[in-house]
Amino acid sequence: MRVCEHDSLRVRKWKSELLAFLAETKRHCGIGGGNLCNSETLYAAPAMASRYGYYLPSPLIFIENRTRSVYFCLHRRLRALKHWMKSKGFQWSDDALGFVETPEEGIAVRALRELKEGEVVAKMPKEACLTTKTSGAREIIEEAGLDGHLGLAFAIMYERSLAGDSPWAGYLQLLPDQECVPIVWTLHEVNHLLCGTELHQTVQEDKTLIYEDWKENILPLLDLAPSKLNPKFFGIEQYFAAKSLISSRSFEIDDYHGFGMVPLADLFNHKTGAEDVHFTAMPSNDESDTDVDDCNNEEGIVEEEALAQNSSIYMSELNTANIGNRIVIDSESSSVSEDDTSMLEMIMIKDVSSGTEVFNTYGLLGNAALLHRYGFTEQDNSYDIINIDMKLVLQWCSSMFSDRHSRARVSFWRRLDYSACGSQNSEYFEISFDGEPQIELLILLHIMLLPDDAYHKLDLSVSIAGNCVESSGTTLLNDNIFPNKAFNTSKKSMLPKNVCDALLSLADMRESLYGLKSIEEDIEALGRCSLVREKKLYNSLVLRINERKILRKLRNYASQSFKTPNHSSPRKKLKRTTKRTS
Ligand SMILES: C[S@@+](CC[C@H](N)C(=O)[O-])C[C@H]1O[C@@H](n2cnc3c(N)ncnc32)[C@H](O)[C@@H]1O
Repeated sequence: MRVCEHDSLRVRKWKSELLAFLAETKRHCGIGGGNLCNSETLYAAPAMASRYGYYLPSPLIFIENRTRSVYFCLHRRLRALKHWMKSKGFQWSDDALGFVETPEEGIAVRALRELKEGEVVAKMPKEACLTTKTSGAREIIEEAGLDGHLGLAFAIMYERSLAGDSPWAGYLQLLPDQECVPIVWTLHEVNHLLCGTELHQTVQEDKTLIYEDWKENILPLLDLAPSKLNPKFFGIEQYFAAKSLISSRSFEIDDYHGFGMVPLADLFNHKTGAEDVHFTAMPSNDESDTDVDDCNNEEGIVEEEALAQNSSIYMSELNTANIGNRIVIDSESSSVSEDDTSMLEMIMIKDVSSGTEVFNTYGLLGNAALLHRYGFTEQDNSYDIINIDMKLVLQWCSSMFSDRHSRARVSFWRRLDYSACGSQNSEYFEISFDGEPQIELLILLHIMLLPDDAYHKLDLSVSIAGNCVESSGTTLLNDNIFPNKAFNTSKKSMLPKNVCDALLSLADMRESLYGLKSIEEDIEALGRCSLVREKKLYNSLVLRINERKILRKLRNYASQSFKTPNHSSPRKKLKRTTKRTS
């Protein structure tokens, strides 16, 4: 029977029967039962009906069978994981933690009884974690000198290539092929969905660098060890997939193991600033007394920095990176037996009632960082920021002043020891979640807008002060640029009108990077979008909208901060809030 108009009504009816069925399954099978088939069955069944132009005689029988098979398939896979973990010496209590599938977050960990602060809810043997030291590929990795994440990506591909023969088979069978982070999106998706956002350039660069890494380091190994390595498992797609798993689920284990995949610990989902559980470790006996966190941190930073080329997103991730998927060595609250350095632990940091999800934290991260590393966003994320590139500021300058004027004022600003964030090649200014611009940007705009005579006077005073810029230059600057006593650096309030106008222009220029669609259109699109079926679109819209809301706040800030300078009021000295370190 072909699908006709009349049939589409049946598809709708089918869908509503499905929804009722799912609700019913949910009641019977608990949290996982109803939800797990949402994405697969609910949308697949009517689509299949339309595509193939027929209906199964009894949709409900079909759905029921399918739901059962999906449910039991996951159930079987979870059971296999638990069996594997028990055999490898993982410890957790079956009456304390349950694992369920949710359409939005994938697998989640729930409390099956009340959990108390300080309780160790899981222990993971370091030797059972998948690292460059434990993998069967260790020799190849060491001979080839594959460090850090590169080596771990190779280890994951290698163990995957062994399928059932891998000692991690029971773990790998439950891992997704890849995490839906932007590095695995197509270039078209990156350009289309991330255009204008803080992630756009970063992800473009990531993709190029990851490809180069693979070509330089992995590809040659396939020729060197053809008998040991099946190229099917070491291709560029497999490398991107492994990198996505590392970015979303690897942990820093210790100085000896470095980063690795930690089964069980990686089942906990994230909640910003409201986690219930912490991941902890003691340094292994093989290690020196060096601080584990610091050592590994350094290695991670080197690699991540290379990857992100000083991207602001990465810098903010790194700044908060001592929590999240990292080690918290907390000797007071930890009940790891003093000499048991071979185990990692998950410790409750607050009470959790029975039936609720148990969350870890991956750090205090804004949406750009969350999407970048983990492939999801949060609706109201107070760690969001937006950046205004120095290039954009210079573009605004050249629309207002001659090149000579702009160059002289920027170099004067630098001479006063001010700088933006990032490196010389990719400098940017942060706008906070509340829409407040970084003080260095305000000062640069002030200097840029100074009338020539005031500027020359100031330039002369600073030159006379010579090497004493640090002590007297700032005072001179304060006296000349901020004659308004109401200006308060901590509140950054009461700016001259021309600076406010400059901020408004910069907000418009930054906004134009998002393309022709307005924020209202984005909000409407988000309302129509399904997180489960259109994950990439959904998360990129949340990112765009929240960034644009910050620009809106910047505009409000600029409109409300305006005050006509009153040169007769007593002068207030500006105190520097940041200092260049290099
Ligand atoms: C360490 S794993 C957590 C376990 C994972 N849910 C699973 O199915 O195995 C990290 C991944 O879980 C998902 N995730 C974690 N927290 C989330 C959240 N708050 N919202 C949506 N997805 C989340 C993301 O896909 C992320 O990349």
